[in-house]
Amino acid sequence: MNLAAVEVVREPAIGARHAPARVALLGTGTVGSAVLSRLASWEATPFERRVRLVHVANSRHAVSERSGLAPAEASQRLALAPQHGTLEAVDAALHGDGVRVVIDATASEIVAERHAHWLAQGIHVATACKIGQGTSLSRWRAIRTASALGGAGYGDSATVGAGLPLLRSLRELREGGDRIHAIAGVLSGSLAWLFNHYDGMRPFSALVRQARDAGYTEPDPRDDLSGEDVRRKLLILARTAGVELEADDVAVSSLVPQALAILSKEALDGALPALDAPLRERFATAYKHGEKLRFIARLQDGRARVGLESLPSDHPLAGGAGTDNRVAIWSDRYPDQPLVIQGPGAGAQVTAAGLLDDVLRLSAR
Ligand SMILES: NC(=O)C1=CN([C@@H]2O[C@H](COP(=O)(O)OP(=O)(O)OC[C@H]3O[C@@H](n4cnc5c(N)ncnc54)[C@H](OP(=O)(O)O)[C@@H]3O)[C@@H](O)[C@H]2O)C=CC1
Ligand SMILES: N[C@@H](CC=O)C(=O)O
Repeated sequence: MNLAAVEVVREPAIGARHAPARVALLGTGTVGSAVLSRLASWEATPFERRVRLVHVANSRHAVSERSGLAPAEASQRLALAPQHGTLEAVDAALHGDGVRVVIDATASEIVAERHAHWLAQGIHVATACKIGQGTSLSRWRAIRTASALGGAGYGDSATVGAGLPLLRSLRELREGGDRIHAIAGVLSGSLAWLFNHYDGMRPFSALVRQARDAGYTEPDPRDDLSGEDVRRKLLILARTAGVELEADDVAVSSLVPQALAILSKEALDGALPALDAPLRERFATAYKHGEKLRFIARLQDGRARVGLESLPSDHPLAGGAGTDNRVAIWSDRYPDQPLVIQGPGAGAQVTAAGLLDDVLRLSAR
């Protein structure tokens, strides 16, 4: 094979036929840092020419550079930046023509509230944050309306399954005329990891700390343990499947005792052992029956619920390992044997890859 000829053919396919998309990254925590690392790893590859990072911000600082920021240096530049970040600064950094993308790697309500504004200006949004599409139905609709108005796309692959082809598959099924009957599965990577590792011996609270330190949990792990993160994901899946539920339509069974729910985030760590006794008891009951604990989301006949279930060991939703999400979809096309999608559902690397896949897709529109 003539490798030189292959290079010549390949280059334009992923190279920059157009000006690079100008990108603003919000959030430099677990996921945002992995986005920067992945962008840095594109140096001297054709992908580099597809994206120009022009703005980076966290909740404390912001830095903008119209000619582009080197991803490998962005964190250092940010730490030294005197400028306090504002969302107006994002608009200013992206002002002008060409393809523009905001990457939301925060868990911020005020950033999510701004998604519709950017879309209406023709700025694409790629988000890991579920607050935009997974909370009130009015905000979900506002995002859709703004996207149509501004002709801008909304990249949400990282919001459910951390980049697994879940939302994409649902959309493709529906575009092909399929109707979704039901969805059931494990939607939380951190809860999957916790119940794949919990054996009733080590305190559950110690595993929660480990999952948090590995970057699997939300910034506040109670958002996972309470089922709120799974509620948001189920709402996004349901709405994508054509079932426009309100947040309250999902029955949520929380694992967080009241004593833990009322604490500040700062006081949480020391109080985590409050989780241990109730979970040890639930584990013991499941174990006695030869069953496994799994945190399951279900949607059927317009009814939705999320909570801990004790499943037979050979139940299809009891499988998987690590942070695996495992989602079964029943539809006209798959009425008996569901379509099952499984894979890692949390973690900085997969989430950053999902976000940047969306950025590339959006910028090629
Ligand atoms: N961790 C995972 O496996 C996955 C996470 N996600 C989602 O990714 C998002 C980020 O998660 P993660 O990285 O773990 O969270 P982190 O807490 O590690 O990082 C959040 C970042 O957002 C920044 N931030 C907060 N408010 C603002 C603001 N107004 N403007 C700019 N930046 C802001 C924070 O700033 P500062 O540094 O100053 O605090 C921080 O850098 C969440 O929405 C989460 O649900 C989705 C899929 C998987
Ligand atoms: N905290 C979330 C991260 C991905 O969305 C999870 O545990 O799944």
